Amino acid sequence: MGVTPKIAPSMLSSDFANLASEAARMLNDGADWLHMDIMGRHFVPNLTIGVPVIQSLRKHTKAYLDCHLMVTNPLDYVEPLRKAGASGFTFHIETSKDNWPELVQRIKSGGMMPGVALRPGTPVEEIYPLVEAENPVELVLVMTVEPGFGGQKFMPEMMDKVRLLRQKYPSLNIEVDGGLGPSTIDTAASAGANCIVAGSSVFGAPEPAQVISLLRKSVEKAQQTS
Ligand SMILES: O=C(CO)[C@@H](O)[C@H](O)COP(=O)(O)O
Ligand SMILES: [Fe+2]
Repeated sequence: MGVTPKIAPSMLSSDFANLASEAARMLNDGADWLHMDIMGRHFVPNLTIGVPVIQSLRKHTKAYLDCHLMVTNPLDYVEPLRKAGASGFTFHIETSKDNWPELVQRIKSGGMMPGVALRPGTPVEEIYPLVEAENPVELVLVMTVEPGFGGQKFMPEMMDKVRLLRQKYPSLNIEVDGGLGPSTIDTAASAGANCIVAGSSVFGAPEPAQVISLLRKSVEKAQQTS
């Protein structure tokens, strides 16, 4: 498999009042990416952070900011997030069935990595055209909980989607998000996920560095045996 493991702590579980130092702590503990959950109350029943927070954090770190857009109108956020310093821009297919080609093109033109996410109830076949397009997405985020909140239970039945994607697209970045931690990582890694988002399991651990290292080792081991 030609894809690199990426461990992305979800900053949703961090102390928002100390975001810059929480980000520095995660990077020091071995994180590759920082996962930023941008939620608006229409697509999900929660309200979290937006463009000003990304802009503020960017002043304190050069890290890859992996932005997960849980908003109904992601196109409106491409230019503001580019200016704010986002690195990855992952939108939900459920919000963008009609305009994803324009969205992907604008994300790429803005120098960000385009990704597409799907809710647990969305069939994986819906995102094949986005991966096979002339101007494709470079990451697929398979939600392993209903989007909206951290700290939920991992849905192992979502691994069929990950397996299908990995069989079909050996070099695609496949991200899993929701309920990942020491007890669920082997299931996700052996199905073929290489980008791992983890919030409560990392921030809730006495030694986050140990959890990050365990997540990475599980992905590396699965890649060696596949
Ligand atoms: O996008 C989401 C939730 O909608 C996630 O990124 C969560 O923030 C992950 O948190 P844990 O399940 O790992 O606690
Ligand atoms: Fe997320």
